[in-house]
Amino acid sequence: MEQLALFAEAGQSKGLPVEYLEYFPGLIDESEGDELLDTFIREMPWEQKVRKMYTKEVVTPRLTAWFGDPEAYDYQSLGKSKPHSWTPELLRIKALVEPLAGIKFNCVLLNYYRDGNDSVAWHSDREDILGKNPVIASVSFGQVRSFDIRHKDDHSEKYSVRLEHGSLLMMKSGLQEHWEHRIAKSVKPMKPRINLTFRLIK
Ligand SMILES: O=C(O)CCC(=O)C(=O)O
Ligand SMILES: [Fe+2]
Repeated sequence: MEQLALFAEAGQSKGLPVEYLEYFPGLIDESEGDELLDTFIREMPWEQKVRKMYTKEVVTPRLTAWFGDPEAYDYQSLGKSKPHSWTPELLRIKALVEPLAGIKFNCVLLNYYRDGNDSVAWHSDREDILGKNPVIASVSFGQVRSFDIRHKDDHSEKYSVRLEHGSLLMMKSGLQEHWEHRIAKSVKPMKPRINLTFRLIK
């Protein structure tokens, strides 16, 4: 546990594998970011998902909401719920990240970390519907949290990026295949944070 805490506090790692990850601070300025954070907290249709793990029900330790074009796919056959329709705020952010990603996205998953108890465990975003090597654009608002990555074949190869208010983290092709990521829980008091991950369902 102690080692994990140290890792989370290590701050902005030098020598991030830039072929897989690119960080753009200040994509959105502070005052617009403050407004967006407020609007998202108040107006988004937040849900807390419950997953069945064997016989236990596990509550996801954060709130989520998902947006896209509700008519674009038969989401049920893709194993997904129907997304909510794009809002003007989400479309504006989508238009900012697309030129940097070099692709057009067609959905976005929102995560709301209410405090330091909210988190996302080690995982990679590898879903058939995203294709083999997805590019995912991740925009953050509110509390700075550490985004940790570790190599799947060697967990000692790890880095941490502090995702600042209004920043963009581009998760490039290959990251999901070779690396896992997480947002760890924190024992320090943490204010709300919202993260948007723009994705392309193929
Ligand atoms: O909150 C973040 O920065 C990461 C979220 C994430 O990994 C995901 O939604 O798959
Ligand atoms: Fe993820």
